[in-house]
Amino acid sequence: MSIRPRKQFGQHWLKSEYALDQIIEAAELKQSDRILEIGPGTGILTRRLLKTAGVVVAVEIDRDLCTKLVKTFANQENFLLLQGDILSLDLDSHLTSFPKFAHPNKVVANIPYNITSPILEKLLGSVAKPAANPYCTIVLLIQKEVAERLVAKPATKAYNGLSVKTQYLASCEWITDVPARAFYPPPKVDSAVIRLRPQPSQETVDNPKKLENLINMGFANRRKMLRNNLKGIIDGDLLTQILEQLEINPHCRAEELSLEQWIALSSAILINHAT
Ligand SMILES: C[S@@+](CC[C@H](N)C(=O)[O-])C[C@H]1O[C@@H](n2cnc3c(N)ncnc32)[C@H](O)[C@@H]1O
Repeated sequence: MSIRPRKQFGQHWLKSEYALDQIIEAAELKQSDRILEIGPGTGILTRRLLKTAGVVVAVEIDRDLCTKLVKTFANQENFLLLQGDILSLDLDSHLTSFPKFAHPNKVVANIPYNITSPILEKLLGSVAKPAANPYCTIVLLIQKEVAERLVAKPATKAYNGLSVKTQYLASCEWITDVPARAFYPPPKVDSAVIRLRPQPSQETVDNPKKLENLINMGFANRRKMLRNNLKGIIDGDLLTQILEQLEINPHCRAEELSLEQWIALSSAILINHAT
């Protein structure tokens, strides 16, 4: 590989054809698709995307890579490269000057692992404020441990606050494992491809901000019972009563509650219950 990877930007070049095939297949690309790729790197995934999708907008932070990418894809009319930080870049306003690339409908990317959570929040929004115009499909290659959390079921080791909050915002599917040896240089951990399909939650939520606070507080200390983690906002006896009404074990821990139970609990705890 001619371009030396930079650690500061989480650069690990994907070299597995199998992983690339899986990413492309999971994205279910069509000619009408407008793709956002985060971190095109040397362009290995970009090349595949350009073959099948309508247009590709790529955001790359590394100036030297951008210089190379511009040369590599000089003749591609369906490719737009933006140099910048995906976390701070205002994509919509940049794309107003390039109507052909405006409003990407899918995200497909092998992202830098150190900024996975902020990227997820940028793409999905938060429980309190979901993204206004969500992407229809998001296919990401991420650290395996995080991928496990995104798809985790209640009462399993991987299930945590990130699981509940992400599953509230999107359906999360496991696509495939990607071992560390599939990259150059190999990262210290294994990876996985996941597919997210953002969706409005099925349940009606009276106050999403309250739900988000409840999940954050509930998972604050994993070893404590939910009742103890929520002491700061609701009296223990009252919470026990509410949990019993919802047919939830009053001695449960946060990781035992399903998304539907978190939503039911949030609705049952009135603001004026707070101590
Ligand atoms: C794991 S590499 C993937 C590169 C390439 N897509 C591949 O699959 O081989 C992550 C890429 O994201 C870029 N990157 C890192 N931080 C970024 C940020 N904040 N905004 C945009 N790109 C970023 C890196 O420079 C690198 O090209």
